[in-house]
Amino acid sequence: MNKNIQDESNSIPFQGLGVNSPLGAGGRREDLKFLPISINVTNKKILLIGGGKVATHKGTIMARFVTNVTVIAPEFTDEILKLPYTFIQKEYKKSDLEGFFLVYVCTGDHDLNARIKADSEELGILTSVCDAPLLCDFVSPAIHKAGHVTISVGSNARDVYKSVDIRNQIKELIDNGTIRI
Ligand SMILES: C[C@@]1(CC(=O)O)C2=NC(=C\c3[nH]c(c(CCC(=O)O)c3CC(=O)O)Cc3[nH]c(c(CC(=O)O)c3CCC(=O)O)/C=C3\N/C(=C\2)[C@@H](CCC(=O)O)[C@]3(C)CC(=O)O)/[C@H]1CCC(=O)O
Ligand SMILES: NC(=O)c1ccc[n+]([C@@H]2O[C@H](COP(=O)([O-])OP(=O)(O)OC[C@H]3O[C@@H](n4cnc5c(N)ncnc54)[C@H](O)[C@@H]3O)[C@@H](O)[C@H]2O)c1
Repeated sequence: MNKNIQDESNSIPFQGLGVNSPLGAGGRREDLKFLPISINVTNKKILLIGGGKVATHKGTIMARFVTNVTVIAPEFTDEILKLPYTFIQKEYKKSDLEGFFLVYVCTGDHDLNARIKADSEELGILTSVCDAPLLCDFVSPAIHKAGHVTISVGSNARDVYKSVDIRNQIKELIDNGTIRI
């Protein structure tokens, strides 16, 4: 048998990086692995749960790329309501997740955020949790966008301030003509 083809009887069942996985349950941040990819969201629905400071910040960055976003929260900032999204004023419930391709969990309630991640994992939806890197299926990098070119800087969810600082240095090099795009 080709050595790359696993005998099904010996194969390890797939485990996502979720609340039920070894890393999700008390794993270490330095053991996380993230693959940098650009994900195709054309005609796909994105859900943002929460309408506070962090949701506003995530939503504002996302608006440079997409508009097919639904936001669910009991309360919204004035600023988020200016984004070209669909807003539903309500508390989260599991059925809200149905039909979404990506979910950003940004409520201010740590336990609720983890519960939403458990729900979305049951439905197989890729989910980012703003206050729990160990529960994230994906994280957002620091971005510089220039037309169709996007420069993304990530730190494997280790140090967001470093990602932002390096992105800012790259932006400066672009602005002063050292890097041409
Ligand atoms: C780059 C950026 C992209 C974006 O968000 O789109 C991004 N965070 C940004 C801003 C920002 N984040 C924080 C503040 C301070 C707010 C304050 O001080 O009040 C600010 C500044 C601000 O808000 O202005 C604090 C913070 N962030 C995380 C936690 C939780 C934790 O680490 O445990 C806490 C602590 C909360 C606490 O302790 O309470 C977690 C994550 N933040 C990430 C990305 C992912 C790692 C990316 C990487 O690999 O490096 C990750 C892991 C998950 C994720 O969110 O995807 C965006 C900059 C956008 C830009 O400038 O363009
Ligand atoms: N990832 C990041 O970049 C980052 C940056 C800063 C802070 N954080 C973390 O993000 C979390 C959120 O912070 P914030 O400043 O946005 O809080 P916030 O209080 O401004 O907003 C909380 C939002 O959650 C909504 N909400 C509450 N209960 C809900 C429910 N049952 N269903 C749906 N929505 C509900 C509220 O209506 C509100 O819109 C904090 O825990 C903080 O640690 C993350």
